[in-house]
Amino acid sequence: MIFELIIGVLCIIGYFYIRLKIKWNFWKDHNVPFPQPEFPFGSTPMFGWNSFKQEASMNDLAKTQAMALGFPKFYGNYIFGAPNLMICDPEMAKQIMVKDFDHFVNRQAEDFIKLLEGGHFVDQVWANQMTALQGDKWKNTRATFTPIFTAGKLKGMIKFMHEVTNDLVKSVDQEAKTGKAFDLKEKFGKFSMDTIATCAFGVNAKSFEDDKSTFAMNARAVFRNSRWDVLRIIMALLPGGKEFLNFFGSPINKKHVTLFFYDIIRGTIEHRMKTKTRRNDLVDLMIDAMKADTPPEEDKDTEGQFDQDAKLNHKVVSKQMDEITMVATALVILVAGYDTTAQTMAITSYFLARNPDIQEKLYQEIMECVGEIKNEKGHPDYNQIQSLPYLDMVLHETLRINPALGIITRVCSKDYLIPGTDVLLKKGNEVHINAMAIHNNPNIYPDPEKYDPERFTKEAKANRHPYAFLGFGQGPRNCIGMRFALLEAKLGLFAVLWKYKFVATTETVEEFTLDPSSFLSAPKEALFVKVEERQQ
Ligand code: HEM
Repeated sequence: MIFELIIGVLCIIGYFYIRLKIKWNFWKDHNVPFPQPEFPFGSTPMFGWNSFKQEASMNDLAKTQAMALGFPKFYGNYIFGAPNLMICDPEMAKQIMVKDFDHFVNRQAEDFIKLLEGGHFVDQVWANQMTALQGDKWKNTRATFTPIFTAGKLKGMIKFMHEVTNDLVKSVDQEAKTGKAFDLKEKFGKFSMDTIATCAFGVNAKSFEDDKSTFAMNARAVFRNSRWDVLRIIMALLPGGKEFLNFFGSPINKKHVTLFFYDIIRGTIEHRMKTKTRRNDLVDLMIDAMKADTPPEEDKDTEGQFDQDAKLNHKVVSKQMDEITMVATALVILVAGYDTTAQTMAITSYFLARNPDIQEKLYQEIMECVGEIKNEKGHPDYNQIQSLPYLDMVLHETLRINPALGIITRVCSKDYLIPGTDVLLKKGNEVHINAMAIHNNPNIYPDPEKYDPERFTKEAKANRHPYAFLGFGQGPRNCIGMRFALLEAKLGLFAVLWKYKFVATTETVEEFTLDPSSFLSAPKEALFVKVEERQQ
């Protein structure tokens, strides 16, 4: 209690300290639109006050801010006193994410990463995650690990995904037999968890057998921020705050959850190296990737603009990594891959239940493919699953309406004059690409609230700016796991939709709202539907 009281007092001091730092007129002086200031952190409801109040999700705020300002190309707000640019225009997004990438290699503010580095051991693990790494260290890590997600490597991993689809279908079959509605978020959470656990760590997380498996409970805890979690972050940003927390043995990040995964990952890596056993899963591929003599593999699936723009011209200096970087990289696969994929699958299935005509069209496509499957278990191979355009369109439309990350951040690492303006961003200023604004702009996507996969036909995409879709980010710092995620989601949905139909019931919400306590875009309500077995 006393501890919390001291933190409360420090936060009040910090509030006034931050207020003094805010350069209130920065955007006004540059004639850049900005939302009305909101108590207490200036006009920046994204982090700070709103995260603490937990009233609206970041995606909702990003969307409503851009709507209120009439979808400008860009607008400004403030983050802890520093001007932050919000980009709502695809061409400007391309400028930042690709053309001027040199100025925007980093995702998080240097000050924040410095807070994590050199502090509590748990915070050092988080500072070494690919999502957080900076500059050359990030380039080295990214270039070293990119080859583990090539089409060739994914083909080798597909058998593990097939095993988990068997468990998923068994579980869906039980739901069909009871005829009761069940929560899609829970079902696909288990699927995603078990897929990552087996592909990345060689662990059977047994989520379908045991609802409360320790692995699952800990993985879920990574994504849920209590007020105390937010308070620690705010506290750490204040002068002396980190030292205060560390003095009491408290890291800024979640301690028990981090240590749980750290132990699993380190144990697996040690075991593999000692016993020289191989599964060809992500852990093995990571160990391979770090061997100096591994020749770079040519990836034939990278002709599209997305992949071209993602190319990172960087010569890896040394592949030798310390233990923390290795474990942190494995941990990020779980952190970045679990909830994102689970939510995408759950929301897709919800939309299919709500739109029976779309589900029917997808079913027809799947049934055509089923006729070509040769193995008796009915598992599509890599090429078969990739040859289903409508399934791909459906997933992309889900991510348009509900991108897992509605705001994609970059930090300016050298001064940058925004093209066509007199706005000079200084080193350390943040830039947020407002994917929610771009995805909901009626001039780009007419009738944006409507779920309509036809927006992602080849022709429709060719008629739009390529950066009008930001579901997986763009440029050299885009989502490294995109192909893994799409493969997993397609296999899971294929396996279920072939035999069962998602049906909305009275328990199915008309619309879902987003959970403000999750930094990812996740429905707050349960997504209840029932399944009916199809007559084959
Ligand atoms: C549907 C599922 C997924 C979605 C929607 C998604 C989306 C994203 C987005 C929007 C970013 C930021 C990109 C940017 O800043 O330009 C990102 C980064 C990242 N994602 Fe994913 N992701 C998904 C699944 C996965 C999976 C399965 C993995 C790992 C196997 C993964 C690993 C990562 C990593 C490591 C980064 C940081 C990359 C870097 O900083 O270099 N993601 N993801």
